[in-house]
Amino acid sequence: MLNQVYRLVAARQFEVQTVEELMTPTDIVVRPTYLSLCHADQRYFTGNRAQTALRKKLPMALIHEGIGTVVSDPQGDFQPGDRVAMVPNTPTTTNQIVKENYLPSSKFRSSGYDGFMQEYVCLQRDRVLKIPANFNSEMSAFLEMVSVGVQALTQLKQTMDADQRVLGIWGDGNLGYITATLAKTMFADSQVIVLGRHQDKLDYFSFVDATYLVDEIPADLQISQAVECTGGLGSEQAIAQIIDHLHPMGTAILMGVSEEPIDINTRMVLERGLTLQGSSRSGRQDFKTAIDLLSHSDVTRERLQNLIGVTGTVQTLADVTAFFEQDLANYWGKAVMRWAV
Ligand SMILES: NC(=O)C1=CN([C@@H]2O[C@H](COP(=O)(O)OP(=O)(O)OC[C@H]3O[C@@H](n4cnc5c(N)ncnc54)[C@H](OP(=O)(O)O)[C@@H]3O)[C@@H](O)[C@H]2O)C=CC1
Ligand SMILES: O=C(CO)[C@H](O)[C@H](O)COP(=O)(O)O
Ligand SMILES: [Zn+2]
Repeated sequence: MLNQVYRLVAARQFEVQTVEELMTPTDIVVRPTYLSLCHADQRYFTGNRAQTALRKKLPMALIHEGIGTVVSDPQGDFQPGDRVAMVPNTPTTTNQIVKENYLPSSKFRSSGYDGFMQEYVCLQRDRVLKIPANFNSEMSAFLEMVSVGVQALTQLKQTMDADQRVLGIWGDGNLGYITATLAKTMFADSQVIVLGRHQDKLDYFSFVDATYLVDEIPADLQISQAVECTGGLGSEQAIAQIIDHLHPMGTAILMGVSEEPIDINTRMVLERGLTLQGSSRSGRQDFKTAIDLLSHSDVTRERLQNLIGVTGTVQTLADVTAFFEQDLANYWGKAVMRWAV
């Protein structure tokens, strides 16, 4: 099958390329409909990655958050027109111990492999999940980020000690908001506290138990477990504060991506017996858990809908470039484009 793939060829420059798709007889073809932007895409769009990474990965179609409608399923499990979530991680092997999203052999879309900015996306059949009819499409477009939050909180549950009293989430942006929303159901008995840099962003977290500006944290605040959702150099300050406020033997899940290595006060990590655990991306099971969790909780879906920020329809590559620029200037929420290119 010939396909039109919309690839980033250099910073702020997209090009359409025609590609011969090598499909297996069981692959499912999906027409993307709503695509959501991630920080990782913006780092490629703006060229804010090391030259070696850009040389290795471009040209490449961006976007790893999105939904679409099924065009064809050779096995008939899905009907044409079914609305589905697309899982961007594509494993090439299985492993008894290592999860699919941590296997170096897995291919992750929009990080070295073509993302969803395509006319049609051809997916292995276990990379497609049906979206319930009562899910809003724009919210569903960022289900991948919700699945990333599920992965992080699942890892936290597996690693942490028995103290669940107070969960501290550093970061008042998209990932912090999604993680806090999920924490209210996945850690229903815990006090959820969000720590951020902007009061007007923290105001959106009205459903959590407390919020603090990071320069006004009470010295005696004690956190049982922590999640870092900041990124960039902000991660360094956040991890330093987590180390200061985390209870002895607590666990911190780290999710923010930093382009440059950052300093961590390991002396205090040792002294307090802390566990720092990385969490990156997600797999099919996290998508499934996310969809199940949202199906059973109207309030969680409604809270996530409040994260829809910039929206618009894109029909040309000029529209796509303008949409990425609009997102860069946006202060709050996820940018979701209706894909009509
Ligand atoms: N591990 C994974 O799988 C994933 C990781 N990410 C990464 O997570 C990070 C956050 O993404 P996203 O939420 O979309 O980004 P946002 O920019 O929406 O949110 C980050 C927020 O954290 C604030 N912040 C910065 N430093 C601190 C700090 N020390 N303490 C508290 N808050 C702080 C920022 O403020 P200000 O703007 O003023 O700096 C900003 O408001 C990015 O690095 C992204 O790449 C995203 C998706 C998946
Ligand atoms: O956003 C993410 C997952 O949703 C990851 O942070 C992203 O995949 C990291 O990729 P890269 O190494 O290309 O920056
Ligand atoms: Zn992402």
